[in-house]
Amino acid sequence: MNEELKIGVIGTGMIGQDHIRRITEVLSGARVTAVTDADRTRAEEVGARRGATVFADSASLISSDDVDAVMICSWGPAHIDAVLPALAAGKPVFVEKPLATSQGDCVKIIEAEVAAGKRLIQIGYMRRYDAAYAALKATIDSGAIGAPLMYHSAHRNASVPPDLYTDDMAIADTMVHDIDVARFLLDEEVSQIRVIAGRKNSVGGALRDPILGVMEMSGGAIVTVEVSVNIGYGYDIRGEVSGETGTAELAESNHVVVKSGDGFAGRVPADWRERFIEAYDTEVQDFIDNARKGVVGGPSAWDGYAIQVVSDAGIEAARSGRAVPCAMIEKPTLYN
Ligand SMILES: NC(=O)C1=CN([C@@H]2O[C@H](COP(=O)(O)OP(=O)(O)OC[C@H]3O[C@@H](n4cnc5c(N)ncnc54)[C@H](O)[C@@H]3O)[C@@H](O)[C@H]2O)C=CC1
Ligand SMILES: O=C1[C@@H](O)[C@H](O)[C@@H](O)[C@H](O)[C@H]1O
Repeated sequence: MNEELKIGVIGTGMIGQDHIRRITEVLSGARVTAVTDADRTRAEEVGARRGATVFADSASLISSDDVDAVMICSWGPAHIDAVLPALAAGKPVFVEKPLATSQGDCVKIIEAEVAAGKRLIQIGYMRRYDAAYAALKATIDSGAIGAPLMYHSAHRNASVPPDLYTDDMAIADTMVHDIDVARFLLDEEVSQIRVIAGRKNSVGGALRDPILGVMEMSGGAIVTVEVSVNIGYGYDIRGEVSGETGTAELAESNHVVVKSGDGFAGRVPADWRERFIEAYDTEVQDFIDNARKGVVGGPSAWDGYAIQVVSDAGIEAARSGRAVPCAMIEKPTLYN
């Protein structure tokens, strides 16, 4: 395709507006031609500011001739209602995480994509596009630290809205990124998970915070994930792989370290938009470049399904205090 890719965006909230900004101001090869949101006023405001046509609903946006590809940034439970019609229309879909909010819905999406006979879905698990995570994976794959034995992940948010954020969201909304990264780094599926919580952070009220997920991978490696969502000082993401002959960890992400009479210091990112700004740019540019060539790459519907299985098991494990196995359907060859 020589012309620019025409993208229709469903959901013009926080991340929808951020992706529209990057497509419009930062990236190349695409423009946002259409928007819709359950909050019509919000869609009108964004559409007017960005010169995009406002559609009444996702069905009319998806079927528009002015939309070559669909970007879904609505709330998780609404994703399936846009993903399935976009697949039926044969249009490439970028869907923010999660793919859907139940294993049954993820399977329906997988079946529809397999029936279409080619990959059409990329999920917004952007950490795979982050330069630091990519370097960590390259280090493991090079054999420099020997066989990976353990991966330790820490996912710390400055704060969460106390009236909206629940115990389950620490797994289904936050830990899902670490589950994705563990599978990506180690090239293994998760076979079981347990979740424990100790002393609570007094800032979070009744919230179980922090929690620790412990996952056994199919090849025997162990993964630990700390999720803390009220650390106050910023957005702090860590990852370290311990191998047979060495260790490798994510470096600090700030570009500058200041040394002065007070010691040495660097900025802690405020939130995920700051920490992963380049990763989001790279993932969306990849979606655009691929869609213009008629293909789709990046995290797949299979990844979305596998993460949902582990997320569901994690929620059950947190409630029961027991280790919960992660049983999955057979992987269709489309995703090999
Ligand atoms: N990859 C990442 O790091 C991040 C991903 N996300 C994901 O992005 C999605 C959106 O999150 P936010 O932008 O933070 O939420 P938000 O609440 O700021 O925006 C969501 C928007 O979707 C609209 N919406 C809800 N249902 C809809 C429907 N059926 N049709 C059309 N519009 C609908 C809402 O009115 C709202 O404007 C979520 O799935 C979330 O998990 C969010 C933050 C970071
Ligand atoms: O996806 C995201 C949010 O929805 C979630 O709430 C945060 O914990 C994550 O760090 C962010 O990347």
